[in-house]
Amino acid sequence: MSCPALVWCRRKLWSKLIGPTSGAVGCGKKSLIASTFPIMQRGLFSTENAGDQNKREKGTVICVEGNIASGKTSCLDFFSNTVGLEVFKEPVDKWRNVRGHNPLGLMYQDPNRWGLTLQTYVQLTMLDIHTKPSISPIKMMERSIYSAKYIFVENLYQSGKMADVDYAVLTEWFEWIIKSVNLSVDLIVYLKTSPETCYQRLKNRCREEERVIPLEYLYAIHSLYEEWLVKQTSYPVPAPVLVIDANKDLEEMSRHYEENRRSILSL
Ligand SMILES: Nc1ncnc2c1ncn2[C@@H]1O[C@H](COP(=O)(O)OP(=O)(O)O)[C@@H](O)[C@H]1O
Ligand SMILES: O=c1ccn([C@H]2C[C@H](O)[C@@H](COP(=O)(O)O)O2)c(=O)[nH]1
Repeated sequence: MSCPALVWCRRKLWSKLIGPTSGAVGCGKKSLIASTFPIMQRGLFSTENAGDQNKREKGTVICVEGNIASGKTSCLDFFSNTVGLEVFKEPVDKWRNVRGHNPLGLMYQDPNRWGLTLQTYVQLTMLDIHTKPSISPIKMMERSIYSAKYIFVENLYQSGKMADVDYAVLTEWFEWIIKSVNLSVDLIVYLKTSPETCYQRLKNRCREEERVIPLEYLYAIHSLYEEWLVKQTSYPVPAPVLVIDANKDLEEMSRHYEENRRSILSL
């Protein structure tokens, strides 16, 4: 349900972000403005589809996906001061400290024992972010409940580090959540990097828990991402995918984000 105040607020933000609502926007795609506001009065026989309805009610949801240390947080930082856009970073701090416990660290030390613990908590915190109301027309999230399951849970399971019963319980939770809650996404921005690039960036970032990550782990995550988002042969893809070559240095990435702002923001 959209409350009138919220709709007014969105209109205001939109006009600040991209000018008057009658202007042409859209980059060849259906205009977000057109799909966000004028259809408010549509009746019973509306031709509005589920995607349009979602945008109208929840705004546009963009998930930035990619391997560990591929540059997702840096991408969110770049867009964070865009008017009309709110960023939601991955809650890694929570995964490192839940009531004094560090499930992320425990998982890297002993994935067989703690994989379920970490991924249960990741699933909960991602669900929280997906369902958090945003007053901005665009919500930009770092990863999603989908990659938590299709990449990280699958990797644990396929590499023999998660017991069948743990995998079954997580899968039951995941399937119940996605059929019961509206977690729709409008665009996935996939930052495609080589595992070697990520390995180098991960070493430079120096997150304590991740010291034990070998290059092979990044290869496994990379290939799951490629199968899911590029080849699209493994699991359902919840939204159109925009692939960005993210191997370039920070300066080049910023230039690319600036030049492709409209397509990245699904405008
Ligand atoms: N394009 C880039 N070139 C070089 N270093 C980068 C680039 N993007 C990010 N970094 C650095 O790599 C590390 C990981 O980046 P980050 O944005 O935290 O990745 P992620 O959120 O995907 O884990 C950080 O130290 C960051 O400053
Ligand atoms: O479902 C998940 C999501 C993330 N992780 C791990 C991978 C990294 O060590 C951290 C944070 O990821 P970044 O790519 O640096 O943002 O969390 C996981 O194990 N399971």
